[in-house]
Parts: sequence; structure tokens; C-alpha cells
Amino acid sequence: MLKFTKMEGLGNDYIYVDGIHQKVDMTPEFITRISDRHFGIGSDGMIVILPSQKYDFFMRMFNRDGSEGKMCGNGIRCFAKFVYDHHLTDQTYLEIETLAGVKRVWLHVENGTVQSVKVDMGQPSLNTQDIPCLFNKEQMVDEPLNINHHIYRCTAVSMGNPHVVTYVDQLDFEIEKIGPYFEKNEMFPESVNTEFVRVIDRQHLKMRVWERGSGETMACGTGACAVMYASYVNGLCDSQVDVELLGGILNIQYQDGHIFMEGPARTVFEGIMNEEDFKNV
Ligand SMILES: N[C@H](CCC[C@H](N)C(=O)O)C(=O)O
Repeated sequence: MLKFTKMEGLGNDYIYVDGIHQKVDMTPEFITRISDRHFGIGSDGMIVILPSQKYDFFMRMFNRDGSEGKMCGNGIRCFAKFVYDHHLTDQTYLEIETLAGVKRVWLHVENGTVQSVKVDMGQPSLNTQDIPCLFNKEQMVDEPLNINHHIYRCTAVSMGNPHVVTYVDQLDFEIEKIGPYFEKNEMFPESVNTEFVRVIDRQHLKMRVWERGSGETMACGTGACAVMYASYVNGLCDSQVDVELLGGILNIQYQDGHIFMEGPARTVFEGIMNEEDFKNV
């Protein structure tokens, strides 16, 4: 049997599993099955809590299709709440190792309850090699990309994971008709998370996201940071903004070369699963 916790950050929901005290199957077959919203628990993927040699914990995250992401902004906020609520730590400042480097995390706790979580998401990069992106310049900033016979002005940003940001007048379009063309585009050899942005004003950006490996999600923390930074370098916003996603609002700040994100983290339910039940679905 495997204990798990279903958690969400602005509706970006994952199955959290304590991999310190349990043996966790991290194969794509298992992850896709438990993430299925009809035959499984239902989620955008799975996040595993692991020990770290040098830091407080190690976070591994997997998208709904079983692919491993290097970093997850909504996920790391819930990860921090998980380790605090499950008494794996009593610290309210954590250093969490990820495949995108170590992230500094501050838990805002009142009366023993996590109210919100602030994360130093690190330094964004425009360098096409960091994304990675095969564009023939060092940076892709407001460059025309032909995606499925339509020209999008694109800015590529790495938040440790790959993002491409494009600006639209309206957000009420059929994202599933265009998202996969970005996600599978040969310009992005490791695929890409795609953000569609409407600038409301210099302190308010509105977005939808088509995530690599999960499709449209209600929110994307790394995506919101990529959107803020892309908008900042394109002169469209100030250094602190509210990014409005389908699932709610994240406050994003660019300071001293780092992107800081603050937002909620919520436990939906605790559960126990029998892995055998997922062998043949
Ligand atoms: N799909 C992303 C990982 C999840 C990112 C997102 N859920 C977030 O909150 O940052 C990737 O493969 O790079």
C-alpha cells in the first residue's frame, strides 16, 4: 500500500508521495495511470519527497504523461507545506534541491497553519542554449515563429525548465488546437511549456498555459515567472506584477536578478493506494 496526499496550488494539482519512508514507483506507466482523471486518482502528475545529501529535501516532479520536469513552481509550494504538515521538518525556511538547482523557500505560518509560501525561483535565462531552443540567435526575444501556419511573436525563457511566451489580444481561444504544435515543435528539442499572455496593465498580466507533458493546467508557477520576465524584458510590465491564471493569482517579483513567487498551497485529501490496482488499467 502507498500513502499519498493530493494537493493543489491554484488548481495545479499533483499526487504527493513521501519517498523517504516509502518505496515509490516512478515509471511513466505507473504515473500516467494514477494521474488519469477517470481510472486513477486524477492529477497533473506526481511529486516525490526525497532526502537530500546537502539540503533539506530533494523534489522530483513528473508530468501527467510520466515525463520528468526539472522544476515546478506550484509543486514546490505544496512540497514545502507537505513536509511541514507531515512533521518531516519544523523549519519555516527550507532549501529544496531540484533538478533545476536548489530553491530557497519561506513558509508563512500562522497558528500552525501554512498560509502561503514564497519561493526564490532563481535566475531566469534568455540564452537559447539554456532553454534549449534551436533558434539561430543567442536569445529569442519577440521573434516571429511560424507555428501551424500562424506567426506568433515569441520570447523563450528558462526557469530551469523550458518556456516560450507569446502575446494575444484575447485568451478565449481553443488552446488544445495550438498548444501541441508548440509542445512538439522541433525548435524545442526538450519540448516546451507555452504561455499565452494578455497584458492588462503594467502590474497585471493574464495568462493561460499549455504545459509540456500535462496539457492545459489551471496554473503554472514556473510559467508565471517566465511570463513576468518575458514581459519585463519586452518593456510590458514593472518589476512586480500579479499574474492571473485560470486557477488564481500569483505575485511575481524580479529583484537582484532573481524571480520571487508567492502563492497558496492546499491539501485536498490524504489517501492510501494499492499499486496492484493500477497494474492493468
Ligand atoms: N510541465 C513542466 C513542469 C511543471 C511546471 C508547472 N506545473 C509549474 O507549476 O511550474 C515541465 O515539464 O517543465
